[in-house]
Amino acid sequence: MHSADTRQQYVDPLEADGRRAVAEARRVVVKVGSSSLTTPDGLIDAGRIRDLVADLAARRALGQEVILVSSGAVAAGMSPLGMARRPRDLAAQQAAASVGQGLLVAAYTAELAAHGLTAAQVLLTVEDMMRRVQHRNAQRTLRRLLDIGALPIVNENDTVATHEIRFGDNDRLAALVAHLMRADALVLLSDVDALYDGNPSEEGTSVVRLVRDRSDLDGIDIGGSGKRGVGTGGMVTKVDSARIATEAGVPTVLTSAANARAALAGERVGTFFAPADGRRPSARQLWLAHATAGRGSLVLDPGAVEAVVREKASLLPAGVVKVWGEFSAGDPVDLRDESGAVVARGLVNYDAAEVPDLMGRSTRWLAREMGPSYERELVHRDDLVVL
Ligand SMILES: Nc1ncnc2c1ncn2[C@@H]1O[C@H](COP(=O)(O)OP(=O)(O)O)[C@@H](O)[C@H]1O
Ligand SMILES: N[C@@H](CCC(=O)OP(=O)(O)O)C(=O)O
Repeated sequence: MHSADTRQQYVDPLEADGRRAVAEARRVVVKVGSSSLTTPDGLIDAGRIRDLVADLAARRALGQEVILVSSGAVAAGMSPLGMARRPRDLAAQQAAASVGQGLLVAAYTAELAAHGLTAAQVLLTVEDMMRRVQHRNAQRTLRRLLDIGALPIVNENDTVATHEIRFGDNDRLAALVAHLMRADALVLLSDVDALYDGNPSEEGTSVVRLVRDRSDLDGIDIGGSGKRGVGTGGMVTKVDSARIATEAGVPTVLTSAANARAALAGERVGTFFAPADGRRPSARQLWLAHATAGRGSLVLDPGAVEAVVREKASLLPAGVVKVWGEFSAGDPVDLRDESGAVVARGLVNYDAAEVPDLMGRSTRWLAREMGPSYERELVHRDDLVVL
């Protein structure tokens, strides 16, 4: 009896320390999904927003800085527009988002005001995470909002996002915001209380309490969005989000919105994802790996793959055998092996149109025949991330 009790109460020190870090965070990013914010008939769930805001206000009262990443614009716009289900085409989603975003922020503004807090809407795009200047701008604005005591409410800027270049879900955006703002913790709130080791609607699946690293996810059936069809990413993007955040050293908790208060207080609810040890990737590496899509591709010969992947070397023109896509110098491109698999992503130093003349040539030959400015790498190793 005694030993069973002891075993039940045993908490891995990694988790215990991590939970404490969440409770003591100076700055926390909280993400809430559409499925938690809307009623089954597609209206904003006022009670849920009231409860969530009360939970966030309680953290603010303890002196923590809070950034909320909230989905729900499309869902909130559906019913006023007479849409029975989430529209499939992008233009209709964008129309619903522009109707719903105002309603959503109005609801938060009113609830926060009741706690003496000011809401600040921040709409971001993938570009804001990808491009240096925008990245810095977003960071500066968010910092200033925190300094003046406002509570930023972030969402993807759905009305200007396009199919090729959008997150679609807010999970990964939340992780990038946590990294951008050097948050001490990320809390992902959904309609499910934890990550399960299989589809939670099926019998016999159980909660995964702790994810130490990627290997703890082996064999787990990580599925898409739940039954109501208002969420988009499902567990896949939440686990991605946790991976981005923990790679950046940010401890992450995944649980239901109903458990928000407990999760923020460091209680043992949901799934805890431990932050990775060691060298933190730079902001540039994280957004290259997770927030960018390649504008084109360079196909590498086996020697170049080896150099880039194993030796972390720069990519030289000599190792490139094929190029496709339309990109300009400075754009992100995918580096592929000859089977087509993406092995790395980097910022390219030449326009796509220039590459065919450079491929297969040594830098020495290029400098001699084409001028010294052609001696530079195709992709410099500082602008490159292995995937
Ligand atoms: N292994 C799993 N563990 C937990 N939930 C899972 C799993 N696989 C799929 N899901 C589904 O993911 C859903 C949450 O994702 P989603 O609907 O996109 O939520 P949100 O709107 O909060 O982002 C859950 O309702 C659940 O049905
Ligand atoms: N930006 C969109 C988010 C879409 C969405 O459903 O995201 P999520 O619920 O986080 O999977 C919105 O506000 O509707």
